Amino acid sequence: MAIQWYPGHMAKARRQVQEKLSQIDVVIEIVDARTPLSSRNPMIEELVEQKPRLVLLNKADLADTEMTKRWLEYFETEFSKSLVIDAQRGKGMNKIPEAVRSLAAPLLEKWKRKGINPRALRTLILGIPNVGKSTVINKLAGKKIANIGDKPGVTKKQQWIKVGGEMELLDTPGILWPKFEDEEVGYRLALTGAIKEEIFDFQDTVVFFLKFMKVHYPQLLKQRYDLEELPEDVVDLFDAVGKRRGCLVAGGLIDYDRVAEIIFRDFRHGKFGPVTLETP
Ligand SMILES: Nc1nc2c(ncn2[C@@H]2O[C@H](COP(=O)(O)OP(=O)(O)OP(=O)(O)O)[C@@H](O)[C@H]2O)c(=O)[nH]1
Repeated sequence: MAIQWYPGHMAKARRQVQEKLSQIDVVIEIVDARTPLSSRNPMIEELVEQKPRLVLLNKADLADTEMTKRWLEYFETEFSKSLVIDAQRGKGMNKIPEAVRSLAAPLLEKWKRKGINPRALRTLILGIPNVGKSTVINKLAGKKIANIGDKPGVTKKQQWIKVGGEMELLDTPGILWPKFEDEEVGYRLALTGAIKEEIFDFQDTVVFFLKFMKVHYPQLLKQRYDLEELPEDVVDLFDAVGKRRGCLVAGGLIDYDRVAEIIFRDFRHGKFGPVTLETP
């Protein structure tokens, strides 16, 4: 089953962002370090256009450190300035104001030339649901301002927030795809919590995950389910995990729905250890 989603608030969110962009000096785009490309909104290039942009690779604590280094290089060369952060623990976040200032250097220079008194730099946080926008805002503000939820779509209203004397932040709702053109993007977003559980198929998502893990992190998979070998076939792998976890139904058959759910939750709860779901 393909994962598809056509959220009604899409056009509205896009319009709201467009309206606000005219007041923005620097855009802060948050992506999920475990899946940095899939967690970008394809519309972002078109929306943000020529604005200076800082990309934050968030949830670095859950991602593979080596891969995060490679992704950082990728973003720095391909797009714009990039930082690795763990917003939940506030790691790497003290570098944000300075990065924003350096991105706004041409603007600050222009103000100086024209004799304009510098004002706080206005920034906008953009990102798909659940990448940690509210967490970043609260950490930068030093108090609770934005709602944090483990479910997508918690950020509802837009508001300005002062960060020291030099920076202001606008909280906006995350923007999502009108549809997922690439099925694998959908699976990665399902695994990292960017899309609602009701709209995707656990089994398909977990099949994708297991195939990926077999190639990239076989050891973590073996460790988690105490398997000496990983079977070639993904169904056999489901069987092996199912037996380990006692997911049996009448007749000794494996309850695949339960197995899928267990594996899915294990990933969600970081039980495999740091994992990055795509390579640069
Ligand atoms: N492990 C980890 N969890 C994080 C980090 N940043 C945010 N989270 C968690 O990710 C979930 C989503 O965070 P939010 O800040 O609500 O994300 P959001 O982008 O504002 O989400 P929406 O309101 O749905 O658009 C919450 O459970 C956070 O605690 C991080 O760096 N590491």
